[in-house]
Amino acid sequence: MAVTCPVGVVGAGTMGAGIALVCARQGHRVYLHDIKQDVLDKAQSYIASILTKDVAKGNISEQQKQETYELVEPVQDITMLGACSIVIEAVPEKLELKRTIFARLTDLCRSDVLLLSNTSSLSITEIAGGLPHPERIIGFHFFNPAPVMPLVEVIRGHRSGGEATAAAYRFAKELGKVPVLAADSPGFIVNRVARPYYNEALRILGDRTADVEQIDRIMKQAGGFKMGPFELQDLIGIDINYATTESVYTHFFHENRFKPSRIQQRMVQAGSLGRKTGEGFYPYDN
Ligand SMILES: NC(=O)c1ccc[n+]([C@@H]2O[C@H](COP(=O)([O-])OP(=O)(O)OC[C@H]3O[C@@H](n4cnc5c(N)ncnc54)[C@H](O)[C@@H]3O)[C@@H](O)[C@H]2O)c1
Repeated sequence: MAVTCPVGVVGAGTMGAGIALVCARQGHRVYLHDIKQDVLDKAQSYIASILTKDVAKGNISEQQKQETYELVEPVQDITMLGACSIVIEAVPEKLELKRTIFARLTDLCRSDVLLLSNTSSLSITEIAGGLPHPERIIGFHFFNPAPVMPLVEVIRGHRSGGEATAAAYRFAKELGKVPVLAADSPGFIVNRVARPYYNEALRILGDRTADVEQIDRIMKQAGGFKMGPFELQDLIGIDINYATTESVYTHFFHENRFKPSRIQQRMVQAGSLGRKTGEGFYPYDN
């Protein structure tokens, strides 16, 4: 297997682990960084489990599985990412946290390294604002689960460069994804379209018009959706989904149609975040 340019991934949670696997499958050496060792361990188990399924399906050999697995190196030390040609950030949806990470990356990495953010809704312009070389900071939004979902939104911020945007677009294609260019607008394309799917379902629940299981079942059986709005929130992470809605609401100057739900807010406060915590709208055996 040809090992191509090293890719750094910051944040090894739901998205970071999947993104690392997507890059390793294309032969990239990946430095997967998180501040928590248990998250890195979980990410490695997740990657191993997906590769084991690939072998069982006859898609790859046992040797290819081992080679791909070994391409992902979990690192707690962020300075290891200084050797990368491309870095993808996938830390929680908090503007100040992302700005801190990008400031650190601009210190660590050469000025020609592409710095990509997997943000669902935050402004790329705001993430890059005031940082050196903002031309190489681009939005690069995968969908969950990253190893399965083909779409990547490539978002050009106000100061993102044309060449860097084109390079990010090409990189998405090299990863076997279907990139789409989107302007730097709240929620970009998909998350803006998807907001009412969650928000309206939460309003129906709040009004006691139907319960969680009924709404999910109707949307799947009669609506043709693969997953109901509550199953999807549990998959995405209720904190992440809530943060995305809050961000879209704020950036659209509090338009009522995007107003976040108190039900979601309470669940986030209680730590019931969906699959990743073993409990959300449904219980899970983790
Ligand atoms: N969950 C989804 O369905 C989904 C889909 C597309 C995009 N996104 C976006 O991807 C990003 C990550 O979401 P997620 O669901 O993977 O979140 P997550 O909570 O599952 O994982 C985030 C990880 O970042 C780590 N982290 C926190 N601070 C850090 C720091 N300073 N340095 C390094 N690592 C740090 C955490 O330990 C955690 O493991 C968010 O911007 C989110 O909006 C999420």
